[in-house]
Amino acid sequence: MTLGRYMKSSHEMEVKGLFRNWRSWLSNDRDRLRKFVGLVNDKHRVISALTDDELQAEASELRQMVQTGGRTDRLRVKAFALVKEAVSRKLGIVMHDEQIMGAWVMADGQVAEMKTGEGKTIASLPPLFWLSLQNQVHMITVNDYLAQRDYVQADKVMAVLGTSVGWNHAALSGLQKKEVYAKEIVYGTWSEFGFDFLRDRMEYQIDRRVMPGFNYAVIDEIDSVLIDEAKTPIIIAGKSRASPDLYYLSDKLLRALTNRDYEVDEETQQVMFTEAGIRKIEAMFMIDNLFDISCVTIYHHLLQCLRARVIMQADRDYIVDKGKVQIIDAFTGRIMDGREFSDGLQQAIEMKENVPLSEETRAHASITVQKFFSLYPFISGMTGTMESDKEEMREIYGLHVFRIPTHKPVLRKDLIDRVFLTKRDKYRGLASEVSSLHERGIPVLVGTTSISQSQEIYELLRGMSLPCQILNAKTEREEAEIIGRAGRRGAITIATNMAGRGADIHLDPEVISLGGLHVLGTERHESRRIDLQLRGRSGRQGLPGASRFFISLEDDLIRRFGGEEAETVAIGWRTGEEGSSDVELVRWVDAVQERAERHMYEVRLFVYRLDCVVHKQRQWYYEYREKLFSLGNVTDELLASAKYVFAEKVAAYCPENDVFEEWQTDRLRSELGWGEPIRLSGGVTQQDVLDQIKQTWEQHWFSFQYRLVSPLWSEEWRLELMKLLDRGWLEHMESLNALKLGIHFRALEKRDPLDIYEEESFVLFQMFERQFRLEAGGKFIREVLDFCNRKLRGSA
Ligand SMILES: Nc1ncnc2c1ncn2[C@@H]1O[C@H](COP(=O)(O)OP(=O)(O)OP(=O)(O)O)[C@@H](O)[C@H]1O
Repeated sequence: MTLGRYMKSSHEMEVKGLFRNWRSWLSNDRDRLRKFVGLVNDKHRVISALTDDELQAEASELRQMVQTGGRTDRLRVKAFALVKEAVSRKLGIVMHDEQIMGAWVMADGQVAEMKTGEGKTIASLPPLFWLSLQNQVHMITVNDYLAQRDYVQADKVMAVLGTSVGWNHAALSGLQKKEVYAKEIVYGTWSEFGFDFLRDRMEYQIDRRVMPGFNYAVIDEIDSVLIDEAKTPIIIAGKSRASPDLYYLSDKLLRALTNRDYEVDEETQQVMFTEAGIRKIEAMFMIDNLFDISCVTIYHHLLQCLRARVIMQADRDYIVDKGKVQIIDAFTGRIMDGREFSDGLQQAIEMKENVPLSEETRAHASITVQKFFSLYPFISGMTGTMESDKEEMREIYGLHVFRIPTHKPVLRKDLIDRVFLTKRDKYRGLASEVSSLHERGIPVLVGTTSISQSQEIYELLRGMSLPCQILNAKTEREEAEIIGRAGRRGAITIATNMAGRGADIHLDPEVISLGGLHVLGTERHESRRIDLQLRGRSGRQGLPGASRFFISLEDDLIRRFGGEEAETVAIGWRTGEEGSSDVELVRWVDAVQERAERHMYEVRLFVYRLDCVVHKQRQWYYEYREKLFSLGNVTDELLASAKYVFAEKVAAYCPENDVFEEWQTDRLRSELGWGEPIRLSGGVTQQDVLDQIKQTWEQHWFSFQYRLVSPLWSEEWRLELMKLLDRGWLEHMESLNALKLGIHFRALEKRDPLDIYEEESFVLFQMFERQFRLEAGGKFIREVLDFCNRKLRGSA
């Protein structure tokens, strides 16, 4: 157990080329793809004449060939043709050539970029089948709704080919999970797979683990999973009681503060107290210095309560439902089941919302999306809207994105934005557009950025006697019906980002002749991709449609990232309330959005780099834990720990640079529980003391081993070591977290915060490792010595 190989290594190196599986993408040009599509179609013509039984027999023969090493393009062509036929038989859909192209790219371990509505769900089936012939595949979706929907469809198709499909979700018991993980293809969200991985690592019995291992992952909406989720790691949390008094006091104090007592950095969404605020707090808590180490807890609670009050908004960041605060995912508009705000923010919000305080979470284990997917030797995926993040995919994940042409030309008209001075003008402009489209019978989808905004617009339109329906996290149960109605003549649907990936709006035939669905966005998102997702609800599968965004200079995006230019634009505003579609102005809005994207990218990179530092430590922890599992017995580990303790204690109480008369041998003996005297005489060295101890120790150990060491004894110690290790790791994670939270406030040191983090987390890790050794070794030594002392007494 040495740390040497986990010593610091530059995080820069980690950032590039995380995955090994991208091959020469240049060779994957369209001509090559078209050639394979032709071969698949030829094979398909032959296969389509087979009976269902013959189809299954072909599939099983193929499986055998692949499993005995055959992975040629010829076999892949056959696998694809079989899926094409199964899709046609079970779903009544003939796969387009473009879908086969996308499928081929995915089977190659790359990313297929296929426009929204092109039928990616079905395009993923051939690579899933092909890869499942070789080993288990995890199909990663962005949410549970899509996991379930796509699993049901895949199960129908794969049944024809004798391939088993499962759906992994939070409601399953350990036993049920094991059954699901026995399937050849498993659907689920990354966080569900991630939680299983973390939980498995924390088990004390190996047969309670559910996940068999990592082979292939195909990721739907790969940019959303790998990029949007990259800001927040998943955390397995244990519970500990929150300190309600401190939250209560902090919250009460904050009510007495004015906005001169704190500052909010709009761009980073960080909060801090001003000098005046700090003085007030110090007076109220009767403390001299809020930044003293003894006030860390108070300061932490105050900051979280301030964040809860000034940054976090109900019906945007969270909802309060039946006395519970639940997180809303900003990218999907959905409730994040089973997740809570961490580091006391959850409790601070509960205090603000006046609902019962939940137990505070203590992170037991956590992992970021980047590190999680680096566990798979192979990943590939698909996306509709990669545009802005291609670089990041290549930089961080080493994945190449291949654009697939659309099956039919895209007929949707993406109209130029209309920019307004105020939010009020914007809403008025939007309402009149909705009303005029509605009069012409054209269905409208209004995309909003939060639940509260969706409600505001709903009220506004209802006030104008326009019939409308609303889709947000609060109406999630009716999602399928709402989407089912959204493509009807004259329908008006107001939705949050829930009307993004997966919302497949079918149009009534008469609507097609009216020009299809019109999508109106009420605000640009921090990422262009999310806007494109919204636009992509219309103009699917070559149908007509239109989209337009309504922007105001009071929008969050402009306020946060528009800088001083936004004020200049507002001052020079010449257009009236009707809004402007001036090309220069819209270009400026584009530039503001790009600034936001860059900022978010930097945040993600920072989180990732911080995690790279911790990852080496986590690897050490997991590997050591695995080693404890796999050892025949743990005696050697215990003896090594005992040796470590002797060396540490002797060095502490018999320091080389002190004369031996100064040595504290009595303390040394009492700390070790050592019965025998330690002989000291002129010329004695530290090594002599150590040798004396070791010699006697070996005799004790010999008699203990002879009498007491058994498989059962070893098992008990295995469990004990794991528990000591886990407890130490938990404390270490908490120290790391505190270090991370404080890192932004270390700007005065004028050093890269990442370097500070790397250095200090390494010191913390050494402390954790040392502490573990001392505890384990100390306990073991005491057990042996106690036995020997009792035996001596007994024989005396
Ligand atoms: N070859 C095909 N022929 C006809 N319809 C198809 C075909 N492939 C898929 N579809 C249908 O097209 C619609 C869109 O499919 P799907 O939702 O998979 O698209 P998508 O590319 O994933 O879109 P988004 O990115 O917006 O979620 C679905 O109703 C699906 O059944």
